[in-house]
This record gives sequence, structure tokens and C-alpha cells, in this order.
Amino acid sequence: MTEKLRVAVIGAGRMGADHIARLHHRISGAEVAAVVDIDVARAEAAIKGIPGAVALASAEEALDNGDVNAVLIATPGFLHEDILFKALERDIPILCEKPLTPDAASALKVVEAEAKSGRKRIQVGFMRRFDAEYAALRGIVTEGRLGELLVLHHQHRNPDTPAGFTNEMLINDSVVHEFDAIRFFTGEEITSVQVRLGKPTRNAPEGQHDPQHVLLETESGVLADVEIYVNAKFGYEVATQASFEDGIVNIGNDGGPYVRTQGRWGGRITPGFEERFGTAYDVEVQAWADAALRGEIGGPSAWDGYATAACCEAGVEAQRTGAKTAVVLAPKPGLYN
Ligand SMILES: NC(=O)C1=CN([C@@H]2O[C@H](COP(=O)(O)OP(=O)(O)OC[C@H]3O[C@@H](n4cnc5c(N)ncnc54)[C@H](O)[C@@H]3O)[C@@H](O)[C@H]2O)C=CC1
Ligand SMILES: O=C1[C@@H](O)[C@H](O)[C@@H](O)[C@H](O)[C@H]1O
Repeated sequence: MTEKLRVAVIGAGRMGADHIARLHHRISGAEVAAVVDIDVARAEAAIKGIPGAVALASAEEALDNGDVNAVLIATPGFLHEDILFKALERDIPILCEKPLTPDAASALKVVEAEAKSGRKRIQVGFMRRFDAEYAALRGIVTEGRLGELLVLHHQHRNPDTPAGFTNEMLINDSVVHEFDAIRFFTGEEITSVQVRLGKPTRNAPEGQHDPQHVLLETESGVLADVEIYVNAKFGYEVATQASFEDGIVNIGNDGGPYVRTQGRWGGRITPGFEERFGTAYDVEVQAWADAALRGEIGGPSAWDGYATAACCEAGVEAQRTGAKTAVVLAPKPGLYN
């Protein structure tokens, strides 16, 4: 049995660099063995101060490296499929940043390949499941102490978007987390998606309609709505209000110390996802490492990656047509039950 994960991190950009620091400083049972980036200077900068780590220019090279026994994929989503297949072939633990792949057909191919192998190796980076408040809301649903969950209201607000963030990316990059969170809270699949485009902000770049309102339904009829607003300027805020038969639960609203000083009162809004979900990412990666050392996964599976990809596909179609669009899933392989 492996005693330590020797991880190849593929992609050393915003998220990859954050995961490299986490693996190096805070995660036990796992170390950075290699960092891959097409921008080799970036990979070299990322391994500085990490003894024994090497900078490489391709995922193939990393996966062929005898010192590597696990992989964390943090390249843009359209590059995930190829690396996933190579890593599955090597039968090593995989933590794949969301999205699993950018479309349902390719995600299903990954699910089918893993199911054929008979063992789950892929964990998908839906870190919100590891946030204490998300887990608490899921706990309230499963305990049933507030009765049935009826309606979910989600807000997903980013201060701004990186260059090249397209209209579809509001769904594929951002709302994908809400699809997963709604599936997580309810324990159900999403059955339909509708997208409404209202009055846009002047702060959105050319070609991007922001904000958007996404309306969803789950198998038992729970209704959910998501305000996705990615040029909201004021800070990074991701919150949910859940209506139950016997109560209302809010998570993700500004917490932290409420300070009164020098004639002012208030707190701080997190500037980005690294700060808002920093602890959740730590817990996520630790859960992955612990489970991988037991030969298991410790969080959302390739099926979750596939199901959310199918929601995104319906969402992008709904963005275009404005119509309520069904989410149709392939039969779930027994491995994921
Ligand atoms: N869970 C979460 O909250 C978040 C997840 N993500 C996900 O993380 C992944 C990476 O996103 P970011 O770090 O924001 O992107 P980024 O653009 O900052 O970084 C991507 C890196 O991959 C490198 N790269 C591109 N092609 C490559 C190739 N063929 N081989 C090796 N390296 C290559 C780029 O040079 C760059 O350094 C995406 O899947 C994204 O959806 C991103 C932000 C937050
Ligand atoms: O995954 C993420 C980004 O890719 C995405 O662009 C943001 O909207 C999300 O809040 C963040 O968690």
C-alpha cells in the first residue's frame, strides 16, 4: 500500500498554484512530486522551495514519471479529458478540478471508462461540499428536523471576470457549482433548467450578458433559483437561502467578526474564491489524500462531474432559447450507487 501520495499537479495557474501551496504546507500524506505547465517558467516558479519536485512541460511526461503516484488536474476544463484517460490507464488517484470535462458526452465517456475498471479513482473538485455551512445545510435536510426542503435560493456573485470569460462560462464555469450544490443539498438529480436574461449591467464585457437568473427543478419537485452575477464589483459572495416546511436556513452570508471602530461598523467581504473557500479546499484535498491512500475517493465522483456537465449543457441551451430545458441523464452505473 502507498504510504504517501507523490502528486503531479497539471496546470500551475490561479487554482493550480493555490493547490500546490496547500499540498506543500498543509496537507498530510501527500507531497508535490511534479508540476506541469505549458508555461515552463510558471512550473519552475511553482516548485521553488519544494524539495524533490520537478518542473515538466507535459502531462504525459509527469504520468510516465516513476516518482509520481497521484495527479491533481488544474488545467482549463477542455484539457481534462485527455489527462483523465491517461491517469485512469495508470490506475492512480485523481483529483480533477471542476468541470470534469466541458460537455456531457465526453464526461459520460470518462464515467463509462472508470465504471469498466470497477473502481472509483476520480474525485471532482466541487469543494463547496467540504465547507462547514454547506455540510450543515445538507445535515438539516437529511435529519428532517425542519420538515421537507421546498425551495432553494442561490446567489453567486463574483467581483469581475478574467479576460475571455464568455457568456456560456457563466453556466459552465460558475453555475456548475450551484448545480452540484443543489444536487448535494437535495440528494436528487436536477430535471430541468431555464435561464432568463434580464437587465444587464454596464460593467459586463462585450458579448457577456450579466446577471442571469437560472431556474431549476429536482426529481421530487424542489424548486431552485440562482442569481449568477459575475461582474458584481463589491466582492465575492456565494450564498443560499433554503425554505423548509418548518423553517428557513441561510448559509454563506457575511460572517466573520463584526467590528465597530473609528466611527464605522461592519465586516469584510472576501475578495475571491481562494479566501471564501480556503478552508473548504484544504478539507477537500485532505479528504482526497486520505481516501486515496485507502484506495478510495473522498468526495464527489465522476458521476457528479457527468451529471453537472449535463445540467450545464441544458443550461447553455436554455440560455440560447429561453425555454425550460430537460436534463436527460444516461443510466447510472452501479459503481456510483
Ligand atoms: N473549484 C474552484 O473553485 C475553482 C476551480 N477552477 C478550475 O480550475 C481549473 C484551472 O483554472 P484556473 O487556475 O483559474 O486557470 P488558469 O488559466 O489560471 O490556469 C491554467 C494553467 O494551465 C496551464 N496550461 C494550459 N494548457 C496546458 C497544457 N496543455 N498542459 C499543462 N498546462 C497547461 C496554463 O499555462 C495555466 O498556468 C479549471 O478547470 C477551472 O474551472 C478555477 C477556479 C476556481
Ligand atoms: O470555480 C470557480 C471559478 O472558475 C468561477 O469562475 C467562479 O465563478 C466560481 O465562484 C469559482 O468557484
